[in-house]
Amino acid sequence: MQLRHIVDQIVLKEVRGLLDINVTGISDDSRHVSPGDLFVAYRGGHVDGHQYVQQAVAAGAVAVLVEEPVDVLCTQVIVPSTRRVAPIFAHTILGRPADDLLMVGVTGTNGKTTTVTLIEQILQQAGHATGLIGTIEQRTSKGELRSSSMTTPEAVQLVQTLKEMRELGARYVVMEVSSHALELARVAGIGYRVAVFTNLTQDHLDFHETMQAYGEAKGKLFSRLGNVFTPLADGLLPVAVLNADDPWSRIYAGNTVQQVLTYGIDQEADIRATDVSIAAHGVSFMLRAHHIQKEVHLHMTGRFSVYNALAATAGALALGIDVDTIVSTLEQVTGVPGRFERVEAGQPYTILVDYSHTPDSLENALTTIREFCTGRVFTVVGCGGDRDRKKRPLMAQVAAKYSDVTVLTSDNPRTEDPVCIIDEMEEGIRHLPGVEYVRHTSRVDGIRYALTHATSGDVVLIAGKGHETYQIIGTVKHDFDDRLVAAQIVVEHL
Ligand SMILES: CC(=O)N[C@H]1[C@@H](OP(=O)(O)OP(=O)(O)OC[C@H]2O[C@@H](n3ccc(=O)[nH]c3=O)[C@H](O)[C@@H]2O)O[C@H](CO)[C@@H](O)[C@@H]1O[C@H](C)C(=O)N[C@@H](C)C(=O)N[C@H](CCC(=O)O)C(=O)O
Ligand SMILES: Nc1ncnc2c1ncn2[C@@H]1O[C@H](COP(=O)(O)OP(=O)(O)OP(=O)(O)O)[C@@H](O)[C@H]1O
Ligand SMILES: N[C@H](CCC[C@H](N)C(=O)O)C(=O)O
Ligand SMILES: [Mg+2]
Repeated sequence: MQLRHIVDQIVLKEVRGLLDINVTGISDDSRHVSPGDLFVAYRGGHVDGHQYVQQAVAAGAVAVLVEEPVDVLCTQVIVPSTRRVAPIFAHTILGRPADDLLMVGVTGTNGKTTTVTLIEQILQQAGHATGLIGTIEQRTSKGELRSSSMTTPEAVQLVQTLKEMRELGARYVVMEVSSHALELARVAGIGYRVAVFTNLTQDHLDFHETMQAYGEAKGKLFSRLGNVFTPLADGLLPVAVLNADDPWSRIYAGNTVQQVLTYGIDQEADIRATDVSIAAHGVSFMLRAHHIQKEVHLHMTGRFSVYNALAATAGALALGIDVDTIVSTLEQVTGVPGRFERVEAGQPYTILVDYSHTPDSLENALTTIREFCTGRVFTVVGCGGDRDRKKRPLMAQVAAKYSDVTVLTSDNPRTEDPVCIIDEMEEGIRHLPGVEYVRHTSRVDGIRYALTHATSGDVVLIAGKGHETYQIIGTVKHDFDDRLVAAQIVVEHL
């Protein structure tokens, strides 16, 4: 691809060097540059990519995309924001894979991973080849490509993954779109056919600072729906799928010019669930839409699972999938790894490992448990380091409100002092009367405390890390899997 051809599409500050050169690839990390690449320098939170231009050129980069002149012997394309234009370069250099795929994006604080999985399963059941990009992994109908390090990859990696998926024959790609991705232009240039909103509650205020800014970041998926570099070839109109029970949906509906399809339980909606009945192993409801009235029995439990099922139903209907295929798939899915996952190691009480790492998701998990638990509820919970500090006291409060015993412990402390994170959590419950809680900085010790105190009929919720198979302490990733740790402790104490 001739560099001049791409540069003609963007607003430039300056070009130094020749534009009539061929670039064959693109990289935003000097450690992964291949000969012929364009190297993109981002100003990061830790280091400035501009420091690595020499290293990138030494590795074979033939041009660099930068925000200021740098000292290298190759073409320099200088732009006001490398983040804003990198997606244009990535899509063009890599052959516009997104234009050949039917893209589905799911955003929201909670429920994205579950909803993308449900939509992917429905599409596969309908006979379509799929790709999935989310928190746990990236995969196609043919199998896993890799486990994920981010929910939504940076633009360069994202377009590379879409290219790979197109080569593997995927027709639809269903992906989680995080608020970071929308704010940092990771998904710019992708023409989503269906954009789904799950919900918006507190998280990531370290990055967005206010709920207003967080909500507006998510809203970009809807306000920009149908607004792409190249028009969608088949002329199909995009659809925004919105949760009628979440007040942000009204704002998003007002900010899109595309068709809107709503779902919900409490408010009037195009696709609605009534008669919700929650049990330990699943939830049933009546699915109602124009001409549709069907009883649905999910193997996943909780009112939140009904929302995810409705979001997936609306998304799949917008893609033209028939309701029988949708319902039969929803009824077959047994769950998503680390989401309300049971650990069965012969113990007389219930152990649930769940990825609730926000106040709202923790409340959903615990109110669901309260629906069926006949004994006591133990909650083992921590909060991630280098992440939103404001959610810490709130998560402790939610845990204490619904649990008989709360065990405050470490999640991924990252570069923070784990004791200080637990102090900040404890601040939320320290003064509350009648709260029974203990502190265990070691997560193994926290889990052991709960498991050795639980008896028949009790439920132990191990929250926050779900499918994760590691614990990040400092900058080191240690092997750690809540499911294996819990099973091992049970076996040791049986
Ligand atoms: C806040 C945020 O999104 N940070 C992302 C950002 O990190 P950063 O700004 O600190 O990057 P940096 O380390 O300073 O490096 C700057 C640049 O120099 C480059 N570099 C660096 C070193 C080197 O030797 N050579 C080199 O070229 C890097 O590739 C990068 O382009 O750019 C990095 C490289 O692309 C990302 O890996 C990193 O995501 C980190 C891993 C992260 O944890 N992000 C989280 C907060 C995130 O994005 N989460 C969302 C939402 C999760 C959810 O709720 O589901 C997600 O989508 O995952
Ligand atoms: N629709 C929902 N509303 C509220 N809570 C939910 C919902 N769906 C799932 N949860 C809770 O949130 C946790 C995370 O679910 P899931 O992984 O599907 O969300 P996510 O949006 O992908 O999260 P992340 O932002 O980490 O990628 C679950 O373990 C469950 O406790
Ligand atoms: N995608 C979320 C995951 C949080 C998971 C939790 N275990 C933590 O480490 O805080 C984030 O990066 O904030
Ligand atoms: Mg996710």
